[in-house]
Parts: sequence; C-alpha cells; structure tokens
Amino acid sequence: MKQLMQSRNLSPSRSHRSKAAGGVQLKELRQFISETFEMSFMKHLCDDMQHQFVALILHGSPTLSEYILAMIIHGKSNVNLTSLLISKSYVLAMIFSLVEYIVEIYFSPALKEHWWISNAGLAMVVVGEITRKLAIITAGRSFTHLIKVYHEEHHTLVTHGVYKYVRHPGYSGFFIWAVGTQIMLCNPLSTVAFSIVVWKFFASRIPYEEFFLRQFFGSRYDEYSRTVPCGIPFVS
Ligand SMILES: C[S@@+](CC[C@H](N)C(=O)[O-])C[C@H]1O[C@@H](n2cnc3c(N)ncnc32)[C@H](O)[C@@H]1O
Repeated sequence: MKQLMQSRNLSPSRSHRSKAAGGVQLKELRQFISETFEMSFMKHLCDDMQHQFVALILHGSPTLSEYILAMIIHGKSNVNLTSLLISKSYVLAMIFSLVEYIVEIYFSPALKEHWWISNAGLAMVVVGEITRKLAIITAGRSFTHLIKVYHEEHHTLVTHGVYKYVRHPGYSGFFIWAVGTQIMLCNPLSTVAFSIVVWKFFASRIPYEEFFLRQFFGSRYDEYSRTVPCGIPFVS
C-alpha cells in the first residue's frame, strides 16, 4: 500500500506541503481510496474464488466418486445420474449457496475470514464423506440409491460395520457433509437452510424406507431398530 501511495505521489508529507494543491490531492486521494477498495474487493474475490474452487471440488468429488463406486458395486448399466439423486432442489440449493457467498463477500468480506469456523466445517465435510463412503462399501449391493420396494434375493440385512452404530450411516454422512460445506464457506443463511431442508428430506424418507425394510426382514429389523439409533437428530 505504501508503494502504491508513493507511486501516486500520495505520501502524507507531500500531500500536506501545499494548501493550493489540496483540492487536487483530495480528488486523487478519493480516487486512490476507491481503487484500493476495488483492489481489496478483487483480492478477496480472487482468494475466495480459490475457496469456492476448493468447495466445488469438495462438492464434485463425492458425487463423482459415489458414481464410480455405484458403477463398481451395481454394474455400469444399473447406474445413471438420476439414481444419484441429483435433483432440481439440489442444484437450486447449490446456486443459493453460491449467491449467498458472493453477496456476503461483496458486502461483508470479514464474515468469510473466521478460519476456525471454516476449518470446523472442513472437518465436518471430511467426517461426513468418510461416513457415507463407509456405509456404501459396507452395505455393498444392499445400498441402492433408489429405495427398494420389492425384496430382491441379493438384498441382505446389514447390521455390521458402521451399521452397528447407526441405522442410516449413509444419510448421517450426507447430513454432516452438506451442513459442513456451508459452515466451511461461512454461509450463515445456507447453513440454516441446508440443515432444515436436508433434515426434512431424511425425516420423511427414513420412515418410508424402514416400512419396506420391516416388510423384507420382519422381526430382525424390529430388533435392529430397537437397539441401534437412527443417525439423524430427532428422527427415531
Ligand atoms: C440410499 S440407501 C441408504 C441406506 C441407509 N439408509 C443408509 O443411510 O446408510 C437405501 C437402500 O438401502 C437399503 N437399506 C437401508 N438400510 C439397510 C440395512 N440396514 N440393510 C440392508 N439394506 C438397507 C434400503 O432398503 C434402500 O433400498
């Protein structure tokens, strides 16, 4: 900044030398402040574009790796983009999060500089991602992206590994990951919105999924659900 001021002949000693030149100096000073503000905004935007790029990778890589994993487990012909639940609401949520991020970076860049909050969000993203991937690998062919409403021969009840601790580790992982992405971006509105929307989605999906699991596995599933918690807060 000192260099920039010197290059524009705006060092304080020089600016106070002549009262006559004061008007011109003031004009230049105003211009300098506005340029500096623009530069600092551009700098924030550039820094945060890197931040967004990381966020984009953190959004994209789980989806891509899940797609590859699903192809390995279920076979290429049984997997397509709709089976990965990339819905209109999901895309809208991502756009909302991006808009919130850009608006806040413009009007309140300091909001995005709480690094401990951002790092806590990153930790949630990693924990969520590992939990979900463990669930997919543990359940193997029993983990289908669309809820099974007919029992198939290969569909066995999974109660080991991560399923020993929670009944829906795939959903717990997704929930932690989704909220974590918004905490990582220091997006307060999207953090609340993602928590509510993702929670509501699972709160209605889980009873439906468990209705069929009870039909397929009867008393074994009853016993399992009695002893193992759901894995989504306030859903029993
Ligand atoms: C998207 S997967 C999600 C699995 C599980 N809800 C989770 O969060 O890890 C949905 C499919 O998994 C099956 N599923 C869920 N829990 C299961 C379990 N414990 N054993 C076997 N299949 C299960 C359901 O029948 C459904 O077709």
